[in-house]
Amino acid sequence: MAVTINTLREYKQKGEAFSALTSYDATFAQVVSEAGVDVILIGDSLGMVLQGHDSTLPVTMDQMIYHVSSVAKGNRGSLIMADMPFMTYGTTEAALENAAELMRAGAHMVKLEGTDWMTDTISALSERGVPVCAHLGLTPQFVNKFGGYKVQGRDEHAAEMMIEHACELEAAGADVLLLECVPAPLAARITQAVKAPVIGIGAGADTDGQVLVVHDMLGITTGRKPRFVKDFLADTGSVQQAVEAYVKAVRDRSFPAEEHTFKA
Ligand SMILES: Nc1nc(=O)c2c([nH]1)NC[C@@H]1CN(c3ccc(C(=O)N[C@@H](CCC(=O)O)C(=O)O)cc3)CN21
Ligand SMILES: CC(C)C(=O)C(=O)O
Ligand SMILES: [Mg+2]
Repeated sequence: MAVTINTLREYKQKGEAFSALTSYDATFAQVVSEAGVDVILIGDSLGMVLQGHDSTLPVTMDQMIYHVSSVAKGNRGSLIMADMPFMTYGTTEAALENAAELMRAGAHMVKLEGTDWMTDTISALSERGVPVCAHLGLTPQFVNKFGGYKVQGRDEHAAEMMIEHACELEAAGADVLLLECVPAPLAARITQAVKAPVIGIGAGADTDGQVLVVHDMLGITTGRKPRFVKDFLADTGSVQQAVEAYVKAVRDRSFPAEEHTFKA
């Protein structure tokens, strides 16, 4: 049975953790979906992982469309989520046009980075049939505003703001939330505060789902390895087995462990 947003809602209701991984091509999409990963993310991380840039900002719509259509061909029933690249949703009009292109290429949902400024855009997408994931916390498209890839929501004011923004984005129509690099207690509070399924990366074990960049969980991170990364290939013999081990570890909540988590 193909995974839909209803499947993710059921997981949240039952308290069962679900898994997500990035894929950028048909072969990885097939391996990942056949291993039982619920959500495949075509992340704009491809700008760093595939293209070698030091940020996600140079990624274009044409490149995303190419990778989404490749992933769609390899997919065997996972939910396909596609990142909207930097400044392709700066206005609602642009967001509608660009989201439509990603959906035509095979995405089932789009992901946007931001806070309360994008509530109207999310409502417009949602009302027109485009499911949206709102990405909060360390939003890599804001790296130049953050001055680096830094944990977000560390002080009480920033934490309160993030909870407020999460609730506003859900009210605007976001079907899924994604929290990146936030202290685990804050991620737990947000996960409880919203009905929408919450996916975490570097957000502790209490979110409804987990996501990683597939290269990272296969141990081929170049440069500095973020704290939230675990190499699942190290203890297994193949890419297939590594992905299966990840699915199982997320399901039984043995991943992420303390060592992968930001406390405060
Ligand atoms: N390979 C890869 N994996 C990713 O998870 C990823 C990408 N690329 N590219 C796009 C963004 C960038 N991401 C990053 C990059 C670095 C850190 C990092 O170095 N974090 C520090 C936290 C520093 C602090 O304490 O504030 C860490 O120790 O993990 C986190 C997320 C996540 N995304
Ligand atoms: C790291 C995940 C959440 C992402 O947005 C990406 O791969 O681009
Ligand atoms: Mg991204």
